[in-house]
Order: sequence, then C-alpha cells, then structure tokens
Amino acid sequence: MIEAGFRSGLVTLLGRPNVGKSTLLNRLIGAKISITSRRPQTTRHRIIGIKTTASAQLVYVDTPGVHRPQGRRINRYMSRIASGSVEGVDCIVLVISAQGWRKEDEAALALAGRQSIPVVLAINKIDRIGDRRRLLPLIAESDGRMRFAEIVPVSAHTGENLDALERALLVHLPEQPPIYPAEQLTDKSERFLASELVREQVFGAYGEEIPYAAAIEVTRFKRLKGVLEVEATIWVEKEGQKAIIIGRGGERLKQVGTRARLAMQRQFGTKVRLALWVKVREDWADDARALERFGYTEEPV
Ligand SMILES: Nc1nc2c(ncn2[C@@H]2O[C@H](COP(=O)(O)OP(=O)(O)OP(=O)(O)O)[C@@H](O)[C@H]2O)c(=O)[nH]1
Repeated sequence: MIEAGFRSGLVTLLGRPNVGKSTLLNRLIGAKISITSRRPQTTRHRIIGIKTTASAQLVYVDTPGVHRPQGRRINRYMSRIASGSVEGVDCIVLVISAQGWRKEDEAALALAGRQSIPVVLAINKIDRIGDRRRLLPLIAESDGRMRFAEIVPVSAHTGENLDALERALLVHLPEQPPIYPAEQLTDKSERFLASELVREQVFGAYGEEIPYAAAIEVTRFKRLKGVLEVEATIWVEKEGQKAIIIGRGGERLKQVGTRARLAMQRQFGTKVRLALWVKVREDWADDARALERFGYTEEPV
C-alpha cells in the first residue's frame, strides 16, 4: 500500500573526483552499490542507488567526478555521464570536502549552477574536523558561492547527519508513486557489480597509472548449486602493465583475486570461485569499440 502524499524522485550526487560521492551513496542506501577508493576518478559509470521508505523513494544517481576531460575517450565518456546526470532530476547534491573549497570543485559548482533545479550542498568528511566551529566560516563562504537550497555538513564515513541531508532532499521530490519496486536497491546487475569489485581491488592494489589503464570484462557469471562461478579479464594497455599486475610468480594477481573473491562472497552471500586473466589491448581507453565491449556504453537519462 502506498501512503497518501508519497514522494519519489531523482537526486544526483555531483562533485569533483574523490570528495566521497560513492561512499555517500553506499551510506545513504545502507549497502555497497558503488565502489570507492583513495584515488580520484574511481567511478566511471552512472550508478543508481534506491532508498524506499513507507513515505518516500529517493533515487540517488552517483556520477563520475566532474573533471576537465583530458584527451582520452574514456575521460570524455565519464565527463559526459557526469554532466548528463544533472538533467531531468529533481534535485542535485553538490558534494565538497570539509577541508574547504578547491579549484577542482568549480567545474561541478558551475554545472550545478547552470541547472534550474534545487542544489543542496553537502559538506562531507566532517569527521576529519576536530572542532566543528571550524565549519562556520566554510558554511558562510559556501553561502556566497551560490544560492543553495540548504547546506548540510555530513560524514559519509560515519553516517553523521545523513538524516538531515535526506530531509533536505525529500522536500524537493514531487508527490508521486515510487519509480522502482520497493525492494530494488540499484539499476545495476550482479555481473556488473562483480566487475566493479575486481576493479576496486585493482585501484587498491596498484599505484601510478595502473588503475587508470585497467578495464574489467566479466566473461562468465554463473550461479551453480551453492557456488557462484566468475571469470574475468583485467585488460590493460601495455605489456609492462600486465607484468606489474601479475607480479613476480603471479603473487600480486593472486592477492587481488583473493580479495575480489572475498568481496564478492560478502556482496552476493554465496561461495564464489573466481578466475582472473590479464590481457593487453593497446589504447583501449581511446578506442570506441573496446569501450563498448567493456561496458562504457551508457547514455545519461
Ligand atoms: N574521513 C572521511 N573519508 C571519506 C568520507 N567520505 C569518503 N571518504 C574517503 O574519500 C575517498 C574517496 O571516496 P569516494 O567515495 O571513492 O569518492 P568519489 O567522490 O566517489 O570519487 P570519484 O570516483 O573519484 O568521483 C575514499 O578514500 C573514502 O574512504 C568521509 O566522510 N570521511
């Protein structure tokens, strides 16, 4: 039964790379939907997280960090997804860090400001600020940057003040029935999530250019009795990168595989058998056909 006055709508999480959008999405939904890492530009897709209560359904849209697209096709793709994700939504959450405004925040601020929809500013990572009074000048400064519908300090890490953020968003949603079934948490498949869980481990395990040179292709995803069988290829751009991923005697790849398998077991609640390969496809990040094959095909709604 849908309550009278039920509200539902789309809320885009926008911000520069690494401010904590995906961490925020996962906290708001209470489940791991979008992968996170210490490195910028982890999110490459538009990922929807759905939260349904008795009186409302908030459909959050996680986006790649807004950054100046460098020449590569994958970066242009990510930028297109981010900028397209502010269209046709009911509200935008612009996420910045409690450490203050940075030059890199400005592209996201400008993008949010160009829309004629309410923008709520979430000042994230407040757990890092010992004395909360230090937030007051940042709030005052933010107020001068744009006419925000509301400014809400939060911590995606601890969950602090997320109820206030939700309340600030709900008022901007139209009264209408839910968009998605109440039990649905995301628009992405388990197969997609499996590829992301491998990518998350690659982001965590290797430095420098390796995470950005890697794309994951899941070639088998089969639930058998009591076990989920997953096979995936880590595509890189150069032979040298392949050697680094594999490591001496295959040790590093083995470690990545173990971690990804355990993450999948937690995620899917079943025993997982995972086989990983590493292959080279030169310049895949700039190759339209390779991007399509690796799943970079979404169009913003
Ligand atoms: N201390 C603290 N760290 C946080 C918080 N939110 C996110 N982080 C950390 O910030 C880093 C980036 O988080 P992500 O959620 O991947 O950031 P993102 O904005 O989605 O990044 P992109 O994919 O680059 O757009 C990770 O190391 C997170 O653990 C927070 O509230 N407090």
